[in-house]
Amino acid sequence: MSLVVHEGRAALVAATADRLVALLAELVEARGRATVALTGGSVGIELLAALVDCEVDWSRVHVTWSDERFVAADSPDRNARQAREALLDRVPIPAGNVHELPAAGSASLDEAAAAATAMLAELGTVDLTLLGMGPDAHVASLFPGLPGVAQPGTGVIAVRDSPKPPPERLSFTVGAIGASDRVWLVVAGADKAEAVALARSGASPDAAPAAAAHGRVETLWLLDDEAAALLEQDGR
Ligand SMILES: O=C(O)[C@H](O)[C@@H](O)[C@H](O)[C@H](O)COP(=O)(O)O
Repeated sequence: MSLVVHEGRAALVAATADRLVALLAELVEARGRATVALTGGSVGIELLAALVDCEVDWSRVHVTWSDERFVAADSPDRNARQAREALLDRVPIPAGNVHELPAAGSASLDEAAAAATAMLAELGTVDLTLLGMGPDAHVASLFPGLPGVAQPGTGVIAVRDSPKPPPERLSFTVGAIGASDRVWLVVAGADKAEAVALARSGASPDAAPAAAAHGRVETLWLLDDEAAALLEQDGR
């Protein structure tokens, strides 16, 4: 479990964008394709906005989401809409490479979770899952004390009663996150410092879902100095 700390949120976002561009180039060169699960949250969206002018072969990049708010397709709360506005509508990514989780409207939350699970299975290995983390140590829409964090499988689950609005969501399971080759947790701000320390201290996933987020080949915490403030220097 590696850790990189940057001085300030802007530096974290810029350096993570550079790291992501380099990874995408490496994956496209090696395999002709890269698959990334994006995250919602303000840091995740700032990261996407930072990619707009970067050199990426978008025709080779596929994206999906590690979680989604179960709201109408055009709702401003929707992670996919925010990602489209920040990045996807501004770069030449083919529509067929954007694998959104279902929106509310045509199907129930449980049907949407089943459809998203099938879509994820068809997509194949996710090279990188990006995650933000809440001050309660939630990742994707896996919240402390809710049943989602203990749900088995490598698919997408229905989440009800999310303490962060909106209450209905779709989320990767812990197993789906763990089936990704790489997991990057991108976290900024003093309000996250306690949760970062808790998640990295071996807390139970029920108390700190972020503690259960591990990639198959890489788990990388990318923090600003405020989010890292409560870590022991040798824990860095
Ligand atoms: O749907 C969501 O709300 C996000 O996916 C969520 O998990 C987010 O990533 C964290 O809450 C961090 O959010 P910030 O980057 O805004 O702190």
